[in-house]
Amino acid sequence: MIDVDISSRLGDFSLSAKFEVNSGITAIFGKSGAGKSSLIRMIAGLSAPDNGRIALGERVVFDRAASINVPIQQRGVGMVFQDSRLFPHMNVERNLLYSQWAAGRKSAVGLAEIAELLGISHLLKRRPHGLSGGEKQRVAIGRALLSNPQLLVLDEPLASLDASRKAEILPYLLKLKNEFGIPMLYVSHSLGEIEQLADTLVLLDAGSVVAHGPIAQMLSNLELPQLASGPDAGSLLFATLNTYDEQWQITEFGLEGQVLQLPGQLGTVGQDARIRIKAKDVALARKAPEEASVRNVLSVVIEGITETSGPYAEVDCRVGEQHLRARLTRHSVHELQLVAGQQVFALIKSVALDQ
Ligand SMILES: Nc1ncnc2c1ncn2[C@@H]1O[C@H](COP(=O)(O)OP(=O)(O)OP(=O)(O)O)[C@@H](O)[C@H]1O
Repeated sequence: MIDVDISSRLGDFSLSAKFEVNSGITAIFGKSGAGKSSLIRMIAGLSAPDNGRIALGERVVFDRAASINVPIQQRGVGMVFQDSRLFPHMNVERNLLYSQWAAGRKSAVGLAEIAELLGISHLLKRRPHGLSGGEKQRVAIGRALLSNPQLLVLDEPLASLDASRKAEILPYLLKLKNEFGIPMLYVSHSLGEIEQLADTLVLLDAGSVVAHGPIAQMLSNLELPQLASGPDAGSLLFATLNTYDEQWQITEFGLEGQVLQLPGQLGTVGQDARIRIKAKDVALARKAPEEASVRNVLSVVIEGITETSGPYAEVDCRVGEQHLRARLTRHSVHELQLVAGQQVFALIKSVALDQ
């Protein structure tokens, strides 16, 4: 558990953050200048807030009233920055070992295991200048892990990478979460990254935490325009891989007693999956369509309809216990006479999947 209740002035900027999050990956999300880096610097111990308290698990690492300010080396926080900050004169192996030495404690997991997990075993004797951006970032993550941290803080670790390098690193971050169970604070501007990784989201705006909570709930909250508007806004649904049909090469996922079909072999039976569906890729129909090419049709119940000042309306639908959002024109909502409480069919045109 990370428990933060702090306030601080940085020049003309005021930062005020109060939230409690459990383990897993917590995304710190907000626009440029919202205060994300300032907040995590204070949690890591790189700077001290004017007031308040920070506890990491059972340990109070900062408490202004009690004059507690545990220095960074003793906070047990591993950090990864946008630029990998590797030592150029040391090879990868020595870079990795450095943090263990600097922290003065041995990691619970050995170098070989971490190198294997991050896919960098073959790079140990190389110097950083010959590595790709993605490889450097994996080494930086390994280095942070070898300090045996109780919390890993990643400040926009993928921001300097192109899309294909990003896609290369994301699975490693998921492996870290699943295999090490180490709590992570993950700062990012990118909603796409956060949707794939995070369990919890802390939303910062102009120096204040405006909301925090489980990721799917935050994304479906239409009162948070920072998350709910924009062309990529949508829903995150948790499903399980049911079967793979070899003949048609279609994978079927179970979602609240209904099914979604996606092309290709997308994992193993029983595996959990995150399904991301953009609101603009969902259409609604009063009757189940017949002879349509759209394969994914879910029976849903309309929870609420929010009309914007423009041509669109956001329709919040419930699928079992989960939420699916559709962005329709206000004209369609009017023509179909859609109202809250009504059972309708959601036609899903496109889906992104993360395991
Ligand atoms: N030491 C400081 N003195 C004065 N102002 C500061 C200081 N540190 C940060 N700020 C200001 O605080 C605000 C928040 O900065 P911060 O770097 O935390 O934002 P951010 O959300 O991480 O932004 P970005 O996504 O662009 O990295 C900015 O306006 C910045 O100029």
